[in-house]
Amino acid sequence: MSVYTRLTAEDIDRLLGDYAIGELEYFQGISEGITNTNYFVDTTLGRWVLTLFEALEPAELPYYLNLMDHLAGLGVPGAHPVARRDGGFLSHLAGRPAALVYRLRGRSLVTPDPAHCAALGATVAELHRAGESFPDRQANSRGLAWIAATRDELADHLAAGDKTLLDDEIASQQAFDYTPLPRGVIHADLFRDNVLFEDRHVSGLIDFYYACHDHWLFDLAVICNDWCHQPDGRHLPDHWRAIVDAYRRRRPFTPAEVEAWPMMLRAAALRFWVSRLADWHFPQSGHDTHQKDPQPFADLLIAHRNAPPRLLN
Ligand SMILES: Nc1ncnc2c1ncn2[C@@H]1O[C@H](COP(=O)(O)OP(=O)(O)O)[C@@H](O)[C@H]1O
Ligand SMILES: N[C@@H](CCOP(=O)(O)O)C(=O)O
Repeated sequence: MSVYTRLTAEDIDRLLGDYAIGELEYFQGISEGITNTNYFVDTTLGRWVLTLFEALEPAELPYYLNLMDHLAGLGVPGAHPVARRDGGFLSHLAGRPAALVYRLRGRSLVTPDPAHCAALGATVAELHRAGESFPDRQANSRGLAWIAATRDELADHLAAGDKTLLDDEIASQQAFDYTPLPRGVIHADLFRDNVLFEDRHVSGLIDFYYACHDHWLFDLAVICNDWCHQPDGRHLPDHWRAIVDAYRRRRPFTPAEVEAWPMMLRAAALRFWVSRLADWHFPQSGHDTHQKDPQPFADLLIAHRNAPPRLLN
């Protein structure tokens, strides 16, 4: 988990009364994840995942749950919310907003190969295309304004070199003109642990709770940083080529995207460096929580400022 909120069988029984998905057979906290509390829940009628939202407010949740429902309806493999008996997706449990989604088959991969990457590239293009008919628009909650505000909160905790790098990168990002780039629905957190595979097929994308309306290219930069770099920072060109070739067959890049690519890679590294720094210095309290090391993203940011991998070969 992170499991921040502990539940009893009675809590879950009470919740299940609002759904037509059978009786509780088994439940277990999930140790992966950072922000929310998640439980696997098996009932007499199927397998589900229960999320208790630890940071999002109830008013923020319909965007995500409706988006997940929209994408699933258009065939994008992903977490699909379960409707309550009253038709809504949002519940409340243990003082938290909560939702049940269908449990997807498959598992996430630590070391995907280029065939997995090709499957991912195709799925992300489908996600971006399917998002075009989603009517709601939501700004990126982890955009530059959030990064700049978080920088101020972190200032006293940072070494001088990190502070200089952070300030310089924020200024460079603020000065760059991203307006010519196409935008739409993005997932915004497509790390390896948010993509489940069965064999070499994507069985589902999960964790849509940073999804927003922003540059499509940002999703690809997040993916390139996580899927196509070794732990020591070395680029994996075959992995990247597989993702890009599958993606651009379904949505070709614009010249502005090709030009903006080095800055977008930096933007994606910056975003996760800062969020990991914030999780590190201001941890949420919980029973079984984990944090991710910020340093690899500082290193990656420096590498991209010196010699970013190309979008196209
Ligand atoms: N719909 C789902 N089907 C199967 N497993 C899921 C599903 N949603 C979440 N999980 C499991 O729960 C873990 C944590 O979920 P995640 O959404 O990443 O949590 P967090 O929001 O805290 O990051 C995932 O790594 C995965 O193992
Ligand atoms: N993928 C991010 C973590 C985002 O938080 P989560 O709660 O969605 O797991 C990272 O690796 O830093």
